[in-house]
This record gives sequence, structure tokens and C-alpha cells, in this order.
Amino acid sequence: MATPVMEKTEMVFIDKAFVLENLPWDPLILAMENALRIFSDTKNNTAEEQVLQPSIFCSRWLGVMPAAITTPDKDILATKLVTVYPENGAKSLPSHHAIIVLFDCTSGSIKAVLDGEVITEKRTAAVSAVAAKYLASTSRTVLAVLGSGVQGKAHIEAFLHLFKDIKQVRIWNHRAEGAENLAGKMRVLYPDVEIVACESVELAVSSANMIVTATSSKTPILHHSHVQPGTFIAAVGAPRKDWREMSPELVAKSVLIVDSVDAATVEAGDIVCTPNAKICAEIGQVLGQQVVPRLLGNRTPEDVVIFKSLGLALEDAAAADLVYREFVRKCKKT
Ligand SMILES: NC(=O)C1=CN([C@@H]2O[C@H](COP(=O)(O)OP(=O)(O)OC[C@H]3O[C@@H](n4cnc5c(N)ncnc54)[C@H](O)[C@@H]3O)[C@@H](O)[C@H]2O)C=CC1
Ligand SMILES: O=C([O-])C1=[NH+]CCC1
Repeated sequence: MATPVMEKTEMVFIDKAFVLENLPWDPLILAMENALRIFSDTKNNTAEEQVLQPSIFCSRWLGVMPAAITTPDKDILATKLVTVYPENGAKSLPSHHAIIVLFDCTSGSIKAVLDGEVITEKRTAAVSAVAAKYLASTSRTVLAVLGSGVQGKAHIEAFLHLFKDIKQVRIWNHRAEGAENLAGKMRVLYPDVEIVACESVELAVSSANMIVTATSSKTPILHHSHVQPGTFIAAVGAPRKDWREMSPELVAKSVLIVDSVDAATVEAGDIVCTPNAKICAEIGQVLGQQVVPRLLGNRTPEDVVIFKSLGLALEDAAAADLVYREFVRKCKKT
């Protein structure tokens, strides 16, 4: 990683190595809590983002994700550009490529261009961990992760960071070697946690208290009969209106929380393809205490709770701002 150097008004490029080293979980999780809360705070409209934009060009998916956050201590204007090519996995290439542009809010000049891949990876997992903190039951000993790609790995790291009571992690992937490879790597990093690769979704999720679905599947892989009562599910994949990871029965019978109602009702296939899906709240409303987690959808301890995320531009803007501040701080020291 190069030592940061910065001229006064110069636009800087912040590379992947710097982002990796300067985006620790605790401040990121806190920043995500704040970003989600202000996103859903309709009374004090301090955050804006454009939810819908045309982004599929001849099956090439380019997401343009602009956002602005204006609070007493923050003024952030940013856009993420992200391409999503799920088929890249078969060629051992990343399926998501991204940059984030940070603007100066006063002059509109460009302050920084940051690598967006690590930010996308970590902020998504941090948001799921925040949702689990507020929505999962207090018993959080077994985590099942479906999908051994970038998000599968990041979710294991974020959840093990936040929930020290996790004793076992079960990983399933549609190609078994993916689950075995990830389990092997994670065992080295977390020798005190039992980490196993599972041959089937059923085996992975049986007796899990928390489940993460982070695959590129377009059809349901997780069904109602697989999931034990009271389980928390962070559903991260299926970001298109005709893609799904969960069966309609599972979605319809669960307490459903989303990152953005506006986005979820048009972009999340798991919701769009479930005719009687009923969204109870946005996670930001739970964080802002506009709704009480215990009362969501007349929830009982037996209810399965699903947090369906699609990803918010605001999350990228807040995370990029964290990294940029650290970059500036390090420049001042040199
Ligand atoms: N909610 C959010 O904020 C975000 C959601 N995503 C979405 O999460 C999902 C996972 O993303 P990454 O881990 O970055 O992708 P990745 O390409 O690194 O991993 C995808 C995983 O899905 C597996 N997979 C591929 N085809 C499958 C199939 N037909 N059935 C079951 N598994 C299959 C692959 O083996 C791999 O383990 C994607 O759908 C992605 O677009 C990604 C970033 C943010
Ligand atoms: O928030 C994000 O960057 C994405 N959500 C789904 C694919 C990429």
C-alpha cells in the first residue's frame, strides 16, 4: 500500500489495499447503523438517494448509485458505479466491479475516487450484521452461510466479529469445492470456531439460528421446511426482480424487514414474486425506534425474521467517507 500523499485541492485515488486496511468493522458497523437510520427518518429528511434508474443495457448491468447525506456533522455527496456480471464467477473473475466518487459538497469538485469493491463487500456484510443485532433472537450460536463467494466470506467475518457467541459456522455452496475452500480459509483465521462445509442446504441450515443467503442463484434455494422457528435470515442475493433465493412460502410466512421499501417492492425478486409478501418495516425504522422489533407484524418468538437487502447508495457514501477521512488524517501526519 502506497503512503498517502495529498495536495490541497487535488483529487485523490484511494486503492483497494488502502480501503482494506482502513475500514475496520466497528466504525463501519456504526456508520451503517447511522446511514440506515437517517435513510428511513422521514421527519428529518437529511439523506436522499435515487432508488430507481435504468441500469441494464443489453443484459450488461451497470448500477449508478448516487446519494447525499447532510447532517450537522456530515456533508457527503457520492456516487457508486458498479457492474454486476454473475457469470464471471465461472471464469474466476470478480462478479462485481465498482468505484465510488466522492464530491466536495460546497464546490462540487471531485475529492476522491475510491475502489468500491471492498466497500461493497464489507458494507453489505456490516448492514446484515446490524440487522441481526436488532432482529435475531438472543440465541446466536450457529450461523449458516449459503454461498461461498465474496459476500459469503465477508458475512462470516462480520458476524464472527459482532457475535462472539457463535460456536459453529456451516457453509453451503452450489459447487461443493467453493464451500470446502472457504471453510478451510476460515478455520485458519478462526481456530476457536467450528467451521464446516455442508453438502446440502438442509444440512447447513438445520439448527442454525442465523442464516445468510449470498448466492447468485436465480431460483429459490432456501425453503420454509428447511428453516427452524425463530431463525433470522439475512437475504443478500437475488437483487433483480425476477431472481430469487427464497421460496414464496418462506417469504410469505416470515416477518419481512427490508433496507428500502421503495426498492424492495420493485427490485427484489423474493418479494416481487411472492404475491402475499408483507413488508413490516425498513431496518432504519427499527434502528430509529419508529417500530419496536418485538412487535413487528405481531411477531412471536417462533416467527422467522427475514432481512432482505438490495444495497443502498447511502451505505457506500457513508463507508467511502469513513475511508476518505482516514486517508486525509494519514496525509496530515506525513
Ligand atoms: N444486498 C446487497 O447489498 C448486495 C447484494 N449482492 C448480491 O449478493 C449475491 C452474492 O454476491 P457475491 O458474493 O459478491 O458474488 P460472488 O460471485 O462472489 O459469489 C456468488 C456465489 O453464488 C454461487 N452461485 C452461483 N450460481 C449459483 C446458483 N445457481 N445457485 C446457488 N449458488 C450459486 C457461487 O458459487 C458463489 O459462491 C449476488 O447476487 C450479488 O449481486 C452483492 C453486493 C451487495
Ligand atoms: O448495492 C450494491 O452494490 C449491489 N446490490 C446488488 C448488486 C450490487
